[in-house]
Amino acid sequence: MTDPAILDRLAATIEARKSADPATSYVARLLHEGEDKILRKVVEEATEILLASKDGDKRHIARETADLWFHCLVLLAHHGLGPNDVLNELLCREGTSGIDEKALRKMG
Ligand SMILES: N=c1c2ncn([C@@H]3O[C@H](COP(=O)(O)OP(=O)(O)OP(=O)(O)O)[C@@H](O)[C@H]3O)c2ncn1[C@@H]1O[C@H](COP(=O)(O)O)[C@@H](O)[C@H]1O
Repeated sequence: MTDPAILDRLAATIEARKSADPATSYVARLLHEGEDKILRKVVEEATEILLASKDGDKRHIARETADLWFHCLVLLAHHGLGPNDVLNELLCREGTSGIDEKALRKMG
């Protein structure tokens, strides 16, 4: 059973971890270590998706994508952003073909 509200709940947990103890919270530790550490984790998780994809193991791909989404949420929180900022961006793009968008960009 899927529950799209998990993104909002997770974002709220991450926000709350801004004042938590890095000794007891992974998110608090990441936020405490700062942007470079969070960025390293995002890149690391993206690489792990690459390996999972090449393995072709669907469960593994889903797990690594969850790791990437989670670390992206931490990065967004670091910048004072949340999942709704990304979802709104996707909503704005809905129905616009990437090919059309690229052509419009080239026209200036
Ligand atoms: N969704 C996640 C989640 N996904 C992945 N991870 C952690 O992300 C880490 C990434 O995996 P790695 O193998 O790269 O970990 P690692 O080598 O130990 O990491 P580093 O030493 O490089 O930092 C692991 O420690 C995972 O447990 C997560 N940690 C927390 N959450 C959520 O965040 C909430 C708050 O977590 P805490 O702040 O720890 O309470 C949790 O209740 C969960 O809902």
